[in-house]
Amino acid sequence: MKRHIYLKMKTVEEARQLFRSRFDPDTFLPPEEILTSAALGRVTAVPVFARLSSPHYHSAAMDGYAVAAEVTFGASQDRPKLLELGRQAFPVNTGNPLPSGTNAVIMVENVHPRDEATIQIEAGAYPWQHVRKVGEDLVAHEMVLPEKTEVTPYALAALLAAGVTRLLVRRRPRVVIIPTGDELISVAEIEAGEVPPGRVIEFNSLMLAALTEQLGALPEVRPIVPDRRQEIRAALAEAVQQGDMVIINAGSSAGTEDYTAQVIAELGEVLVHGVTMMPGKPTILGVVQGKPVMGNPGYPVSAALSFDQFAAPLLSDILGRHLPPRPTVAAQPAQKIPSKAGLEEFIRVTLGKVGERIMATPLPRGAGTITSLVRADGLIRIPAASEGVEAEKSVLTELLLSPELLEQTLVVIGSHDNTLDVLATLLRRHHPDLRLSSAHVGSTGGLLALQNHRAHLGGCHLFDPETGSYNVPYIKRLLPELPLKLINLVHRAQGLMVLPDNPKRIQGFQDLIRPGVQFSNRQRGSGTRILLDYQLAQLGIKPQAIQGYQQEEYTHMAVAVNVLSGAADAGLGIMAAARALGLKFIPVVTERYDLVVPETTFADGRFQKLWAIICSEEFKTTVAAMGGYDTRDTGAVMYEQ
Ligand SMILES: Nc1nc2c(c(=O)[nH]1)N[C@H]1C(S)=C(S)[C@@H](COP(=O)(O)OP(=O)(O)OC[C@H]3O[C@@H](n4cnc5c(N)ncnc54)[C@H](O)[C@@H]3O)O[C@H]1N2
Ligand code: MOO
Repeated sequence: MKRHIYLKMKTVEEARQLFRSRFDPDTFLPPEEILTSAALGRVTAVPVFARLSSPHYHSAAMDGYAVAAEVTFGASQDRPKLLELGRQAFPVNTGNPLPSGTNAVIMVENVHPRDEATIQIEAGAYPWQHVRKVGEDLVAHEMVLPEKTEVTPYALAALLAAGVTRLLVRRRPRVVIIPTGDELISVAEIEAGEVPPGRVIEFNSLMLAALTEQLGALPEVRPIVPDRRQEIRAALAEAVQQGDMVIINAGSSAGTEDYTAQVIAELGEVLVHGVTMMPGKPTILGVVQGKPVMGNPGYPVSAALSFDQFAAPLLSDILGRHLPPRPTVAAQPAQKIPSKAGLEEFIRVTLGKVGERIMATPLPRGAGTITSLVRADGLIRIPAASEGVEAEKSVLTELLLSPELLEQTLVVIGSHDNTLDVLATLLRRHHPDLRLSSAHVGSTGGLLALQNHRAHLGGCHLFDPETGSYNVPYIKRLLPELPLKLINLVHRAQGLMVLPDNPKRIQGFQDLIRPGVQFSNRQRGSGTRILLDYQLAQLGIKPQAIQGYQQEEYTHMAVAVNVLSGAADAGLGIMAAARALGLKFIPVVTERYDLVVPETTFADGRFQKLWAIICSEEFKTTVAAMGGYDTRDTGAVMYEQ
C-alpha cells in the first residue's frame, strides 16, 4: 500500500491568490453574442450603446390635439380661441408622432368641440407641453449599460427600447464535475434498490453543480469514476478538453487510493495541495492546459467550503461579477468554541437575537455533517493562530441569512425532542415571518443558557428523584431569581428498546436482571439515567444485578445501535430512536418535557404566537400521531415564579 502524503499547506488567502494569479478572468473566455430576449442575468462583456433614440420621434404624451404653441398664446376663459381642425389642431393619441409644424399637445379634457371642424380652447399651450421629445429617455449612441453589468428585467426593456436586439456578454464557463470513489452509488442505483452498507450515496456533485449554477456558470456532472488512477486520469484529460474548469471530487487526501493530486501533476501542475483550513484541508488547486482544476475533499462540508473559497471567487471573476463579501454581524458564542491552532476553522452556527445580543450556537463540526450547512445561519471563522473563542465574546460572523430574520428568531436551547421540529414547522406554516431555532445541549445546558440570557426558551425534562417531580426543583436551584413560567410541551414515553422479535422476551425492568440479558445504559447525569435509577429503586432492583449497567452511552441512538448490533439485548430510550433503527419499543414510563419561559419571553408577541400554536389542536394531533407522546398537559402552565 502506497500512501501519498500531501501537505505543504498554504493559508486560504495564499492559496486563493496563487490560484487566481494564474488566470486573467477578463480574457479567459471570449465573449458571446446573444439575443437580448435571452440576456436576463447575463453580464455585459463590453459597454452597450443605443442604436436608436427613445423615443426616436417627437411623440404625443397625452390624448388630445397637437398644435403649434404659438397659435394658442393669449387664449383665456374670457377670451377663448378657436382652432381649425386639420390646419391649426390635429387629433392625436398618446404615443402618436406629432404632425409637422406642431410642438405641443392640448389634453382632450381641456378642449371644447365647437363643430365638426373647429375646437375651442380657454388656455394657451406652452412649447413642448405634453410632448415626449426625441431622445427623452435615450439618445442614439448613448451608453445603455456599462461593461460587467448584470442584465436586469429593466435593462432588458431599455436595451430593446434602444433598438439593441443582440449584445455581447461574458461567456458562462462550463464546469465539469467528476465524482470519484469506488464506494459511491448514483441516483439511478438508489432508485433501483437499496443502499448496501459500505456504499455511499453520491450527492456532492449535485451540490457542486447547484453552487456552480447559482453563480451563473454551467455545470456538467460526469458519471462516477472508480478509484483507479488511469480512469481518473482519462476522465480529467477529457474534461479539460470539454470544459473551462474541472472539479474532481474526493481522492484529495492521504489514502492509498487518493490519486487526484498525482493525476493533476501528470497532466499539468499542482499549485496547492493542502490549505490551513478545516474543513477543507486537503484541497488541491492546479492548472491543466491553462484551465483551472480543483481537487475538492470528499467530505461534503469540505467540498462545499473549498468550492466557496476557491472556485466561487474565480468563477465570479470570469463571469464578470465581483462576489461581494458576505455581510457580517458581531455574535456571541453561547458556549466556548475550542479550535485547533494552525488551521483556520469554519464553524457553522445558528443565530438568534436575544435581548440586544446576537447569540451563536455551534452546530456539529464534522466535515461529514452536510446538515450543519443546511441549518447554518452563519459562519464563524476562527483564525489559524487562535485556539478558539470564549463564550460570550463577540466574534465577527458571516451571515448566511438576511439580518432581518435574526430579529424574527426565537431561540430554544436545551434537550432535543422531535416535537420541537413539529413546532418549528407549524410556526412557519402560520407565521412565515417567524423562525424557531433550536440548539441541543441537554436540559441543564438549556437552564444555564437562560441563566445567562442566551436563549428565549429552555427545553427541559429533568426528573428529581427526591421529590418525584419534574423540572421545578432544578429551576429553583439554577434559576431562583428569574421570573418565569413552565409550560408543558408533551409527556413522552421512555421505553425499552429490543430487537423486533424480542428474542429475550423482555417486558419490563424486572427482566433486566435475568441471566443472559445484556443492558446498554446511558451516562450518569442524563435525564434517562436519572429516570432509570429512580424506577429501579422504586422496584427494589439493585443496579449491580443488571449486566451492562456500567456501560454508558451518551445518546439514545448509541443505545439503539448497541441493541441493533446485538451488543446489548435492551436499552432505555425514546420511541423515535427505536423507530429510526426498526427496533421494538416497550413503553415503561413517561416523562415530562416542559418549556422554560422567562417572563421577558412570555411578554414577547413572538412567543405568544408560538404558545397559541402549542395550544392548538393541530399541534396536539400531529404530535399524538407520531406515537410515544401524550398531550394531556400540552400548553398548560405547570409552574410559575
Ligand atoms: N491519514 C489521513 N487521513 C485523512 C486526512 C489526513 O490528513 N490524513 N485528511 C482527512 C480530511 S481532513 C479529509 S477532508 C478527507 C478527504 O478525503 P478525500 O478527499 O480523500 O475523500 P475520500 O476519502 O474519498 O472521501 C471522504 C468521505 O467523503 C465521502 N464522499 C466522497 N465523495 C462523495 C460524493 N461525491 N458524495 C458524497 N460523499 C462523498 C466518502 O465516501 C468518504 O466518506 O480525508 C481525511 N483523511
Ligand atoms: O479538513 Mo477535512 O476537510 O476537515 O474534513
